[in-house]
Amino acid sequence: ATGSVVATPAQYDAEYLSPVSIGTPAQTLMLDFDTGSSDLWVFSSETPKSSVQGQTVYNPSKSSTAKKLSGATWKISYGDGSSSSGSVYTDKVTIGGLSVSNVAVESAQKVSREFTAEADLDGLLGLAFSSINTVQPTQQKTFFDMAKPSLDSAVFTADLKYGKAGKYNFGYIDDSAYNGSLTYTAVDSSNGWWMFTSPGYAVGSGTLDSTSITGIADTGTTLLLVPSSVVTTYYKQIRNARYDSSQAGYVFPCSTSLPSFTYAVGNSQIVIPGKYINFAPVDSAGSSCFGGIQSDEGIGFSIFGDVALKAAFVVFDGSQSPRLGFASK
Ligand SMILES: CN(C)c1ccc(C(=O)NN)cc1
Repeated sequence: ATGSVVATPAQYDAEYLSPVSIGTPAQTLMLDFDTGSSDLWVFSSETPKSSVQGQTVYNPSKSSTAKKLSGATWKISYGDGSSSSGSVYTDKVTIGGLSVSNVAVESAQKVSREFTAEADLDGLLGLAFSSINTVQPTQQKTFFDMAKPSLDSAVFTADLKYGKAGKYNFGYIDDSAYNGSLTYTAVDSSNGWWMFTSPGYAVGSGTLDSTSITGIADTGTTLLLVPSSVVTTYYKQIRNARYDSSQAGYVFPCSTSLPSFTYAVGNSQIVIPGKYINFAPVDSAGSSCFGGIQSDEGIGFSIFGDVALKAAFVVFDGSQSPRLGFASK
């Protein structure tokens, strides 16, 4: 089996949302596919009304295939401080024509204000390793792990794009979606993430600096978060860039033309065009813009978020020895 689903960017490519059908008859929600976490959770009929501001909710009592997972609970918090928690059902989940039964669908009984504020986001679909799923007392498998036995190939691919819809495919690699060849690199999944080491980087047309960057491929994080030494080197190339403590990040005039940022993957390189690194205006005046490359200070590893991933076609190979494949596009 295979599946293919569109990934539509929300405000300033802050996140990418994909339609997911849950239950019988189908209840279709827009979920943020997140390779940085492993819980499939949704706004639901159990979410306090005051916390639901525009989201579509899953109602298990209206699904003939929903079953309460008795005694199961979940609770998750994300890098940006947001969080959610609740109860658990199992139900049929269909993504882009790929149907899987008895998937753990985590029903939100609490969501933090950051989620309430995202009217277009109805939940998250975790695509990291099931070892970090938060359901207790019985940890649950991700949609991908549940789908794996049925898939033609134990892979999914992320093809996110700048300011327009991209795609997630399950079970196959669309060789027409990228240029040249895929370069595969080793994954350390011991912490539950798709963690890899980039052997170097370059700013603009500069030479490759062999400072390695170890981080996670995380479609659920918007920006590229790297060591402060790399951040400093990048913004040093931009005359009017400055660290804005009120924004807790580097900003620059929105009219600035930005240098590209290249990250190495094995012996090949992915070039992030400069325009991808102008993330969004920090004020309604639109005079100063927030950089798409910021520091990973204090996290302990880097995060290759959407700013980095949307410059590539990425294969998440979930075979016996997981690996990541990157190609330019
Ligand atoms: C508040 N929202 C929409 C979030 C979505 C995803 C994440 C995240 O760190 N994923 N790896 C955080 C927050």
